[in-house]
Amino acid sequence: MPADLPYSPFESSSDLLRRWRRLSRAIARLGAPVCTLLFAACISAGSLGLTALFLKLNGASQMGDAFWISLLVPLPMTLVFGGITFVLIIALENSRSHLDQLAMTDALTGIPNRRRFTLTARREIELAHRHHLPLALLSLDIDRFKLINDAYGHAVGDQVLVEVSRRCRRVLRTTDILARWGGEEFVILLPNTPSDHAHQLAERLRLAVAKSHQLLVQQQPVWVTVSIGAAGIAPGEAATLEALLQTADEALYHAKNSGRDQVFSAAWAAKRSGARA
Ligand SMILES: Nc1nc2c(ncn2[C@@H]2O[C@H](COP(=O)(O)OP(=O)(O)OP(=O)(O)O)[C@@H](O)[C@H]2O)c(=O)[nH]1
Repeated sequence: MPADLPYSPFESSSDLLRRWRRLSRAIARLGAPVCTLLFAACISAGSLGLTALFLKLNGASQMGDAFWISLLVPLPMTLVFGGITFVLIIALENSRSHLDQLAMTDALTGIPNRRRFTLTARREIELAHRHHLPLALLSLDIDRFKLINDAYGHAVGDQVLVEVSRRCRRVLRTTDILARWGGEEFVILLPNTPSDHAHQLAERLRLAVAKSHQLLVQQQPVWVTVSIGAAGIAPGEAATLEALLQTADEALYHAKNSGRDQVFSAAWAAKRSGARA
């Protein structure tokens, strides 16, 4: 698994965009009504000061004039500018959550990207440990993807990635987390899933992709298979995401070396060799 190939649309974005997101996050923390009130207070104070200056320079003839002018000038200004600020802050907040969503999603397949997977998986692993639940992680890699790109072109390769993620999603539960790790590699976190169930599920994923060994992409038949490595933690067992990824990766490497188009499960293999001994 290439550890140095993160995929995020924001890793290449400009500093300006990052600053914009930071500013909008700070505003969001305060909330639109508080920001608007603060802004309106500044506008009121400013326009009151200007009105007072105007009155002083022009020498208001009567106290009544001074009272009405100081009330009528700042009030509409505050309302207009306060309203504009409120609308702008709401628009800013919407664009911020849209940007956050983009930063966590793989642009090609629409599934979570590596960053989102890492955040969610760490939390799920901690929860599994705290509640004594099993958990499994699958590392899925398209076989000989380079040949697909070379034979059909990059656009078809991209469509294959989309179709593989779609097929996987159809097999998985809504609580399972499928993400694109990078390139032609996907990772799947299976909360509350013992290792033998994870192995069976991985087999179903493999068959779902290889079903009739044919994917129709842009009206062209493309033969696709995947290899899957599985790793798991037993109830109460402590593990880090890095350790799980490494074990799943080693299992994937084994599946590739054993001929591809197969599942290799670290826990399942250990159990089998234990039973044989
Ligand atoms: N179309 C397309 N290709 C990609 C993308 N990301 C990575 N690739 C290609 O995926 C290929 C991966 O090739 P390899 O790492 O050699 O692996 P492989 O050909 O799948 O071989 P095995 O994994 O050993 O079965 C490379 O040619 C990359 O250019 C992408 O987003 N779209």
